[in-house]
Amino acid sequence: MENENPSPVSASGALLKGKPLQVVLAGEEHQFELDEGILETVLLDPSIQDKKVAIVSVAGAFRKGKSFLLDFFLRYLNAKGHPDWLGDDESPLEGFSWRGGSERETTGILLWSEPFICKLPSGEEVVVLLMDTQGAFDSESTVKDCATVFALSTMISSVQVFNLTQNIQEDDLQHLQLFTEYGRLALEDNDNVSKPFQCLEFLVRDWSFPYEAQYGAAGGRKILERRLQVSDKQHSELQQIRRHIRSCFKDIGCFLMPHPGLRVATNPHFDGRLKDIESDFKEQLKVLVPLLLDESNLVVKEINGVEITCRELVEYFKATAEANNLAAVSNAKNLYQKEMETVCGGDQPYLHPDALEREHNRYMEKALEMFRVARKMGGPQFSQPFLEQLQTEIEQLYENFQKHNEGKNIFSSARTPAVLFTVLAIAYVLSGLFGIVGMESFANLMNVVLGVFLILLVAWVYARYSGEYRNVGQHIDHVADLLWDNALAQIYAKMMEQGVKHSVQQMSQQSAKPKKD
Ligand SMILES: Nc1nc2c(ncn2[C@@H]2O[C@H](COP(=O)(O)OP(=O)(O)OP(=O)(O)O)[C@@H](O)[C@H]2O)c(=O)[nH]1
Ligand SMILES: [Mg+2]
Repeated sequence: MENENPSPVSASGALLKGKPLQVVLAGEEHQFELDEGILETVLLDPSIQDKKVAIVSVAGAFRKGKSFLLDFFLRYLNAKGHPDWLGDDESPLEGFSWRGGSERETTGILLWSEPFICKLPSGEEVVVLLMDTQGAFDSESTVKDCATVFALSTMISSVQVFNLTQNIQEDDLQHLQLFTEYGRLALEDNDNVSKPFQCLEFLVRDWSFPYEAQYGAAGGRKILERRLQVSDKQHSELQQIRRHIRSCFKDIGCFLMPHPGLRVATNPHFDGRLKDIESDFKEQLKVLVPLLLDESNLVVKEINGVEITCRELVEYFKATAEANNLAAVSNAKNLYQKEMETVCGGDQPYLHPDALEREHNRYMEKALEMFRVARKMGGPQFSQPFLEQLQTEIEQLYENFQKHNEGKNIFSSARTPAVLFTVLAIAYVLSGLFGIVGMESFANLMNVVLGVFLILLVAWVYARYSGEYRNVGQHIDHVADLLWDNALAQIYAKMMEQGVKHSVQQMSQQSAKPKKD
């Protein structure tokens, strides 16, 4: 069933040109690598590079028939509107490699090499690309791998088919939330006008309750409404997941597929012939595939509400795969936090608010610059909301740093009463001295200073311990700081210097004395 022949004859009789191309490779070290060369050969073909593009991707858990389904998409596109596109009973199903068994098949992200050109109702030609993805939750991938593949394919596609089996379960929604977390950031500053992703189609395979909700889109809508309903009775976490999902996608649909029959699911020799597939399944395929790929239903890929061409898609794909805005935001934020930590972190002493602001401005500029120069997805227009997001996050961090710094100030402000006491003591002594030598006016001046500083001290104590008039307390701190920085600190320093000199002199005199014994 491996697709060894790149040009097999499809069931509808037309030649199935092209082959699957690995555009994103999954490395052994859990890293993903974009093959730019391959991407460019497909998308920069002169016949398509300036045409708008629609990309349909299928993603979800591994071993659930994703590649198998995509091969029917290929048949449909290849038949170019032929009503018998599903083909004859005897042709094996070919295209993206699919197979039975329990071990994973598809890895990374694949694109079909042949772009299909379709005409929109407006008459404009659009290129349709199909994308197959690595199944999630196989035993070799980490959660981050799954999230990366899902997020990447969701960001790049205009329609993401979320392939599920049997039902839409709560854990499916949780995974969807986790995998679309990248979109959340784009959302936050976008006042919800432009949602980060376009269409999401829940595709429930092996639906076994047609008596409850019939196969197809109508039944799907019914189930989807139930699953995504938000009610006050729900736990807030459940409500939040549902809101998040709705807020990420412009359009959400659901389709219920019947079981394809036991031969498809369990026969190791099944090679995709229609004769082995249950007719219910084939009937619904005839509904599902045109629903996604008929010319009137195609969804052109948009970035920030602007439709893009194949050439723009190359740039977008490159930037998305190499580094995304989210990573750039978090790196820049980390830089800011680390730098600020060194100037006013937990073990750093109190910093004057003005100095703190200077440092904040300096490092914010550094972080924003780091974000600006980082390679990001979709150009400046797409990055703008991320940049604003970074700014708000930095402002929040700054607020916390300020509060933290202020907290330290309470301890360091033991300096304030010390300064006030010192001034009081000096004024008291001077007033006495001036009185003795008969300089009454100077003595009175010192008494005024004494009075003023006594009031300041009382006011400061009141403000500090009552918690009221905090700004008065801060002003007094400020005055004390000024006095300390401009006068007392120097006096203390001088005194210390004198003290040190004196003791050094004494020590050297002692050591110079001849020893008695
Ligand atoms: N039960 C069931 N089996 C299906 C369905 N469609 C395809 N299969 C079978 O599922 C098996 C896996 O098909 P693939 O298309 O390779 O699955 P996949 O999701 O691409 O798997 P990975 O590439 O490993 O992620 C094959 O044996 C198919 O015959 C379906 O709707 N229901
Ligand atoms: Mg597959």
